[in-house]
Amino acid sequence: MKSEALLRCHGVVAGYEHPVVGPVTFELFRGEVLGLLGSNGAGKSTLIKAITGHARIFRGRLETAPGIELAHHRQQPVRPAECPLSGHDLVTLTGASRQTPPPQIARLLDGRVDQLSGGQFQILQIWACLGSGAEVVLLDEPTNNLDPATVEALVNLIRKDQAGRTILVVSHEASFIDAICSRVVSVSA
Ligand SMILES: Nc1ncnc2c1ncn2[C@@H]1O[C@H](COP(=O)(O)OP(=O)(O)OP(=O)(O)O)[C@@H](O)[C@H]1O
Repeated sequence: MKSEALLRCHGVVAGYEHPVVGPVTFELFRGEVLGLLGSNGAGKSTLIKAITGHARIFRGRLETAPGIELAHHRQQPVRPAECPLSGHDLVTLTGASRQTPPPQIARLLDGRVDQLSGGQFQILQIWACLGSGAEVVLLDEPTNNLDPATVEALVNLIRKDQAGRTILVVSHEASFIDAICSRVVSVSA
């Protein structure tokens, strides 16, 4: 039996003032990890932004299952400058504090978010999304700034601890996509 589609994208053409991507068609089923592949500038991030309402849909239809919550990890997440927000505060805000984080993330929680390295901030942001209660997690280039050991920890997190999560992921790292995705969809302008 086919599982429930949480997201349906039918011939979607999306962009800003003008269209930059599409038409794109796919369904994201509950419990699967689906990869979006495409060259630089193909419009992968724009498609993710169209899903979250931050880019315009010119044609086609985008449907999310009623009542579902989305968590979005941006390609370049904005970090609050000189703000005494701790890692604990951040994961509490997204609801991720209700789950036990893996050790690579647990050790980052006591520090201030504005004092983390680029890679430390990246993995903490990913955990803030993955550990939240959102039914669908959108990850845009999650391996940016991550060293190989942290990428491996992220693969394990998605395949083991967070198995069964519904994830739409954009990444240029073919080995990462191969390791976590059950299907991929190509995106082009
Ligand atoms: N806010 C914006 N306003 C107008 N055009 C934009 C905006 N953001 C991106 N674009 C344009 O939309 C096109 C697609 O960009 P997008 O970031 O979606 O591609 P991408 O596939 O995610 O690229 P990459 O793999 O390089 O991250 C590019 O030509 C880009 O210049």
